[in-house]
Amino acid sequence: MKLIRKKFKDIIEILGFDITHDSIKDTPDRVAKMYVNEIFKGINPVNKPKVTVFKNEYGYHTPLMELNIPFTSFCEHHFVPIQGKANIGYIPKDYVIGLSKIHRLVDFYARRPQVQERLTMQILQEISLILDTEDVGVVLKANHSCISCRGVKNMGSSTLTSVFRGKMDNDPNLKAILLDKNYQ
Ligand SMILES: Nc1nc2c(ncn2[C@@H]2O[C@H](COP(=O)(O)OP(=O)(O)OP(=O)(O)O)[C@@H](O)[C@H]2O)c(=O)[nH]1
Ligand SMILES: [Zn+2]
Repeated sequence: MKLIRKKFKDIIEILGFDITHDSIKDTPDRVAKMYVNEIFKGINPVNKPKVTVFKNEYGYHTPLMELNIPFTSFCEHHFVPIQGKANIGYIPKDYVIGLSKIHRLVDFYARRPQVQERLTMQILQEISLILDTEDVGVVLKANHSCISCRGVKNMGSSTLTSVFRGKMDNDPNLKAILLDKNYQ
């Protein structure tokens, strides 16, 4: 945090701002705290959520879909936000996962400089590992600020990524559920 504070102070000064100004003097500190404790907190493995799983005593072996999970990530090319929603589905074997933990895992992998393809795969791999099942699907639909706020400056487009494994890949109806919800 100390190093980021120092470097960000340099950037502010290079841009020609008065670092002693009342409104800006604490900005290097604010940015350092924001990077480490908030928007890039997923870089630190210590912040990985503790995931609770339960024995599947119910014999539930059909899909569970967690839909419209909001996330904010950051484009690793431009360090500006990627904001979107995730739809995640899996077919339980011996264990089920606490629902909120799916949200926490999405947040953990989002809170670092990312590309959407990697974020999609990291979520898939983590859910698969934790639940010991290959029957997982992950769909992300997001808006990239590097497309809307700069560069081509095209507002309103979105980026859809999806990966389906095992039974989630074999059943077009299951895939359609995860994909369709993202178009709402
Ligand atoms: N595949 C992929 N590309 C991304 C993602 N986020 C941003 N990009 C793209 O990364 C590319 C970086 O391209 P560069 O040519 O190096 O950067 P740039 O000159 O700022 O590009 P422009 O955005 O076209 O102005 C751009 O085309 C971005 O749209 C992502 O999640 N996945
Ligand atoms: Zn970008």
